Amino acid sequence: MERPTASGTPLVVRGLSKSFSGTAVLDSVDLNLRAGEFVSLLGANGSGKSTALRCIIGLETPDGGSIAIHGREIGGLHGAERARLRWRTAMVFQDIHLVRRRSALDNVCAGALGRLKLRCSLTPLLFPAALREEAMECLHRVGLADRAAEPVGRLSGGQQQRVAIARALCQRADIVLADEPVSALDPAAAEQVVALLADLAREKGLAVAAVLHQPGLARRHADRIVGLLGGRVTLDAPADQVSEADLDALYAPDRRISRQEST
Ligand SMILES: Nc1ncnc2c1ncn2[C@@H]1O[C@H](COP(=O)(O)OP(=O)(O)OP(=O)(O)O)[C@@H](O)[C@H]1O
Repeated sequence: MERPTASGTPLVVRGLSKSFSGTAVLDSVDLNLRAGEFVSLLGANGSGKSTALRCIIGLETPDGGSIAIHGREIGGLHGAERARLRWRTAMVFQDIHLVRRRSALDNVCAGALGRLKLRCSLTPLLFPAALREEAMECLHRVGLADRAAEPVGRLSGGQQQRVAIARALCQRADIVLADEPVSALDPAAAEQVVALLADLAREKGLAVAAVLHQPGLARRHADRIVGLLGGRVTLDAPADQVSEADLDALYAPDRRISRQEST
């Protein structure tokens, strides 16, 4: 089995498979995420994109295959060691998962709960000053330092998604997986959030993968596009080399077949 060659490939997924009620949803999916790389996952509804990310983050248990984080296969680890490695991966969701009544700063601090001493994590009042400073820096990086004290529920959808990204930074995750992070955002906010994910990959050396339903955004911002069709990876190419025909094959394979047949 292929192993990551160096710290340059923090995530190596091989032969990932998953079925629900006997129906295969992922069929031997391979995925590498390199440090400093922004990958967009594309594919039609139901092609398995979310399930792949959920298996990687540990929200679903795969039926087969391997997931190696920084060269260590997660399936072979247990207890604190497994948890430590898991914390290096953060997930940003479409439906954001922030505590709306809490301030942006408190929400960002929550990214650090996994490494705080228990007594410091019981209430935001006990968060250490150093953590608040780090969270402020994360908010600053996503352009929201001036909204730090505001309850998250008062921020726009795009701003809330940027708070969720700041929380992933405060978690000190070096693998960031985003599942349709911009599906609920208007085009300008979507562009801003996807550009932010791409910038963070390059500037901080994070390995970032985002499920997108906008091929245009993927081509403008991603380094690489990975396409899923019926639970299989059928496309894995540099974003600037992905053609309209490649996208047709991903989203409308039946149309492409009939087009080929008619020519
Ligand atoms: N917990 C589950 N139980 C049963 N079936 C599931 C479960 N989760 C996902 N599925 C099924 O697996 C298939 C793939 O779902 P998944 O959400 O991974 O696709 P997707 O590519 O992310 O789709 P979308 O673009 O619509 O979000 C779908 O047919 C879905 O109904």
